[in-house]
Amino acid sequence: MNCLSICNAPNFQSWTKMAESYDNLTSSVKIAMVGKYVGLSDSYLSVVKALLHACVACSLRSSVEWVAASDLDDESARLTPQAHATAWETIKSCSCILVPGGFGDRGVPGMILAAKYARENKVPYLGICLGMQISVIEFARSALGMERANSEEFDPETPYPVVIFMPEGSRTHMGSTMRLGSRRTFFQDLNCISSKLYGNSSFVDERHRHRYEVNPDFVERLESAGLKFVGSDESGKRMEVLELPNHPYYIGVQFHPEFKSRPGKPSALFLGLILAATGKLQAHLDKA
Ligand SMILES: NC(=O)CC[C@H](N)C(=O)O
Repeated sequence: MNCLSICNAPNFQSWTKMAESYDNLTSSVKIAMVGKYVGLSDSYLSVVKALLHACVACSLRSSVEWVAASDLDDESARLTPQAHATAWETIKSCSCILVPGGFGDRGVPGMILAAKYARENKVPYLGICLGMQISVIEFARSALGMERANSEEFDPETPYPVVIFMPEGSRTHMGSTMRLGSRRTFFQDLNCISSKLYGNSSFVDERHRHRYEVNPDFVERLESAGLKFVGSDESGKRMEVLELPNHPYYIGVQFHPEFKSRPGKPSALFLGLILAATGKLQAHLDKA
């Protein structure tokens, strides 16, 4: 069969235009990516691509600065002071900070310090899955004085288990203990940055990949100290999105927005991060 005669010639026009305009970009934005596997940048490929999609939408080149979380902590200050100093210099030279997803406790103290730095210095921050759990641990320790607050994943004996194992027990999503795949998040208050970025939507479907979650028993105390949980699942018990009011952009999400980001259709929260990093978020929200 002669397939060529029934196929239209592929139309690469919009791709070519996008690639050409990217090649001509001169300004860039520096993003600190604080993770465990920074030697293996492919581990975070979808996050890197989502950053690229958001940067292109803002006519910027994406400049990802890799920071090994373990270089940021106090132990590194003692044992590898040069690496520690360089890691902090890198963080401070960036316009925003991203803590991506991850498993296991390596690098967690450094990620907590990065989240604290972003919160206190009003540097735009996006915490994805583990990155959201990190911001909850950091906030509980700093704002509520719960010094040993932790996730049960990292310290099963913690007196303040602000992040706990919460299996789903769903009839429709069988399998192991991992909460996987698309789930709906409902925004509690449409007046939050995340809902506005998602086009003033009252809900959003994003993909998940986690076992631990914010402990609902601590939500009230965390909120009374200023953290806002603006999105949750349909039961209202699983916290999906947090924001810090009075901060230019401090957002944590239990889901992985990077998985649905596409060239020409960047993820709303990555776009928000880059807009905030370049001082353009408010203008964007005002237009929406
Ligand atoms: N994908 C992730 O970041 C997972 C976070 C955490 N380790 C959990 O299992 O909940």
